[in-house]
Amino acid sequence: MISAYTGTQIRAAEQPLLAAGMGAVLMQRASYGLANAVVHELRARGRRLYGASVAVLAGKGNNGGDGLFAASFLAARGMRTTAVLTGDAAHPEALAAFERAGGRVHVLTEANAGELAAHVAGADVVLDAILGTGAQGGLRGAAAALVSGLSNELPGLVVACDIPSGVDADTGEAHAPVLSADLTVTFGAAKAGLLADPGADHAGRVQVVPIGIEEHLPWPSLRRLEPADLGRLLPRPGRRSHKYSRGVLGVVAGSEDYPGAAVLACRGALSAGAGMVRYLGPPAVADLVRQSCPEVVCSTGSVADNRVQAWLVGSGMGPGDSEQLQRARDAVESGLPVIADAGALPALPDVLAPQVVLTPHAGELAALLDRLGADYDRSAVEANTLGAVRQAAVLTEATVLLKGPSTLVASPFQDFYSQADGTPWLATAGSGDVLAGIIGALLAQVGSDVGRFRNAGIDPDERWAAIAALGASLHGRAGTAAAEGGPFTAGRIADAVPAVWGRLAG
Ligand SMILES: NC(=O)C1=CN([C@@H]2O[C@H](COP(=O)(O)OP(=O)(O)OC[C@H]3O[C@@H](n4cnc5c(N)ncnc54)[C@H](OP(=O)(O)O)[C@@H]3O)[C@@H](O)[C@H]2O)[C@@H](O)CC1
Ligand SMILES: Nc1ncnc2c1ncn2[C@@H]1O[C@H](COP(=O)(O)OP(=O)(O)O)[C@@H](O)[C@H]1O
Ligand SMILES: [K+]
Repeated sequence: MISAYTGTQIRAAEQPLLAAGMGAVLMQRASYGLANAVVHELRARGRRLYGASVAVLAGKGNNGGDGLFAASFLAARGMRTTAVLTGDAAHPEALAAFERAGGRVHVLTEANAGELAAHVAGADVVLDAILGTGAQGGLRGAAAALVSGLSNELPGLVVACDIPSGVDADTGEAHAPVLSADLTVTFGAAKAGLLADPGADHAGRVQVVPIGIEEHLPWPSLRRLEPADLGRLLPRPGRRSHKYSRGVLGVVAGSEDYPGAAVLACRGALSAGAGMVRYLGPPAVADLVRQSCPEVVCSTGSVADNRVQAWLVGSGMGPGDSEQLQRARDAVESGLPVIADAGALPALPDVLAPQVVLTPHAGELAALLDRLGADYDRSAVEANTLGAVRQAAVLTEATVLLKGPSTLVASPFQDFYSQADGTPWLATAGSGDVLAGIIGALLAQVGSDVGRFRNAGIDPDERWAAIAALGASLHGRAGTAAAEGGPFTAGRIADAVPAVWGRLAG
């Protein structure tokens, strides 16, 4: 499990060590780790170290100090180093070390920003050490002009020191201009803002350098399930299992306008281990489901007549589908775990419960928040995904999963997960229906298995968020497997799930 923290949490964890006079030691560990990460990355790219040029953009605080010390280590490996000081001062010891190591220093002004941008753009390595966890807002003045003058497609390797300058370490909000990094080397532990969009868009690959604060870290503000966690959480049938004990999912999805959503949701559920899938919906849609997935048991009955362990509601349903929407409300009222997608989102009561998992994309989340009186539109959700998903979970008291390049999950108790295991090829019609089916199948199988979560270090009350994150990860990994570097259609995601599951659980 990757644990991520707010900037404030990290700074609090540093305090006992700073109080013990270890500030300089922490900075040495951080900057040495940063320099080593640059060396490894250059080698991995087949690039020569000796004679390569490094430009460090150094702010006036400790983040700039890390960058200058790191550049001094790189100078000792034979790299040519230049510093652009973006503030009215620089970390004194780090600047002295940088100069001792032979580095050239430029002081940035409004007048020379363009010229220095051209110089920086030609460097083999650009270290962004302008702002770290002490930042208030984004880059200002000449530093903003310098970064605006740099293309986001620099030929050299761009490495962010701790966090890309201008990205909020707590939320992932990005205050333009931000220099997008290929690699972010972050100190002590991952910052939440590196794992939530748009921060994650700018961070590139994230590498954590331990600096000795680990034992002082509190409960993480956000987590990411990794393969070992997924393997532990995925269920395996026992010798005496039967289809009912493995978990039955009821699916209320699709409409005469969107019958395919029902098929894709069922395919997702079947691929993700449900013992049985029962479909409820209009006869024409049920016929299509029967033809496409003969394993599914279809009926036109009511929610109350069908014994299941969890419900999936809403994929491919519209505001006019009154009978289906009534079934969706009945499923929520049953108190069973429910995944509520797409057309169900506007039709459910405002206040729900943790075992109800809502799966909006950014537009649907904006509409949901708007209905609940919070002032969001789609672009506001995209600018602060973590804040938006947090607020939706608070207002609805449900578990909320926001789909996107990084999928975020918030529990109403303020536990957060971020999964980014997919590929942009997943942005294909019907992909969300398959995700709903996968999460539904997982809810049916492990929703009542409290011990499984406790053993994996997850508070059982927070298991709904973990199940949603597990489903998002399976879906992302299946998409990545299906892509093979090229496009695929949504059904192929479902086809890829069993092998991905097998590798994780094996
Ligand atoms: N603590 C430790 O022991 C360790 C810390 N470590 C490192 O320290 C980093 C945190 O360092 P930090 O606290 O000095 O803050 P930092 O992010 O460099 O920036 C604040 C400075 O910038 C200024 N400033 C603020 N906002 C601004 C803006 N929008 N635009 C322009 N300027 C702005 C502000 O000045 P002010 O505006 O207040 O005059 C202040 O001087 C952390 O990310 C990690 O890299 C590691 O070495 C491990 C050990
Ligand atoms: N750029 C991307 N990178 C990775 N995953 C993505 C990207 N865009 C979308 N996805 C994933 O694809 C799925 C799309 O779901 P959704 O928007 O509901 O699609 P649809 O309504 O067409 O089924 C989500 O799981 C989302 O996380
Ligand atoms: K930085």
